[in-house]
Amino acid sequence: MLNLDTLLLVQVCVTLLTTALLVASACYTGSPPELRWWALGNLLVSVGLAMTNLDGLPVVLSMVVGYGVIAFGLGLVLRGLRVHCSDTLSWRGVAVITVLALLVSAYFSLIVPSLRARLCFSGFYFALLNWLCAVTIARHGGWRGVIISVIGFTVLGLALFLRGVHMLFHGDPADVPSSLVMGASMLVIPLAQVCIAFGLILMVMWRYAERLRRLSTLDALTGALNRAGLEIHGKRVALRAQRGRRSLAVIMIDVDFFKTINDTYGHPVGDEVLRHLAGILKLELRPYDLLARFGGEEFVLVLDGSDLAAATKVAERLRARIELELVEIDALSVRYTASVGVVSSDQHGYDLIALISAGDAAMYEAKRTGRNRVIGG
Ligand SMILES: Nc1nc2c(ncn2[C@@H]2O[C@H](COP(=O)(O)OP(=O)(O)OP(=O)(O)O)[C@@H](O)[C@H]2O)c(=O)[nH]1
Repeated sequence: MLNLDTLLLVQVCVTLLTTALLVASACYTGSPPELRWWALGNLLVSVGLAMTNLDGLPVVLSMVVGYGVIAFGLGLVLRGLRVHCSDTLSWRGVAVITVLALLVSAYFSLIVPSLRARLCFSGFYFALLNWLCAVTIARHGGWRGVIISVIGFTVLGLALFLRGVHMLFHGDPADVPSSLVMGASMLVIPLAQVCIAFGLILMVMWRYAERLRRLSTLDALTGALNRAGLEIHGKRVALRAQRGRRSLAVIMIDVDFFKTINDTYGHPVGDEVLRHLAGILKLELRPYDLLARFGGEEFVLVLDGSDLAAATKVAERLRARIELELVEIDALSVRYTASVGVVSSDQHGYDLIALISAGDAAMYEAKRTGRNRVIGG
């Protein structure tokens, strides 16, 4: 039969294994700070667990420092969760969690020694910390990984709580370690720990994948969508407009004489002009419109629910604003203009590629007829 020492060894091994898993996943996800806190916290919990159960250690080390180390580890896990949820748990919070465990276990180990009181306290206190972890991520919302972690923390908290309750009502504390509740909780706890580690890793992996997906569709210089992003999101906007029987307009905007700006002031100033233009265009966007950088100095706006007349008004307003604004870089002030082509689905249909190519033709017509103007096509 498995005795409690064996189960404890299993629990320590599982904690070490999940720590290794957390460290390994940190290597593949750009080592986000929360994973580091979780791995370190997990490792400390296993060290603390081993300390509290090792024979031969002085009481102050096993029963006082051991509980303090577990509490500190759980504080770090909680800190990692708060960081993940864009919240913060200050070091003072972690210190309070640790010092409270140290003080209470010192009191019940050295001043008024009571095995039952110490075991009750550790059961309830560590249950509370695990439930705090569960609440922290449950409040954050979402379900990918979150649900698994929440279940893990809740079950772990419940096992510890039941252990505390059992200690409270058990007649003889000396029999406690061999009781059924104790044995069952020693089996449930490692399972919950594995569940938590998988949930946490899934949460980080999912966020990392999201970040990569976002980065692969965004232009690094201006923050507008790139060609890939335009293809993915543009099709969706076009379909939505078509289904809703709304007009869809495309505005193509190209900076005039951009090569001259680069040649005169240098590429960094050219880059700043592009960022400035993207900033102006973003201001014009409604939540359901799209802005993409189509080429070097060419941008495209996709406006859902705008016909040619409405989009031409927007385009004219943008052109005038671009002409008026100054780009200030150090002591330099640069003025630039843009040529704009506007088309709508009422004339060209809802195929985004056809709309863009018609918009491009209108924009080149604006270039050909003198630049700094809007041409509808
Ligand atoms: N600074 C900077 N320049 C870029 C970037 N991408 C493309 N370019 C430059 O943009 C310039 C575009 O030049 P052209 O296609 O001749 O266009 P233009 O000078 O604006 O002339 P028109 O369009 O006819 O008014 C080229 O010199 C490219 O090297 C970029 O990301 N940053």
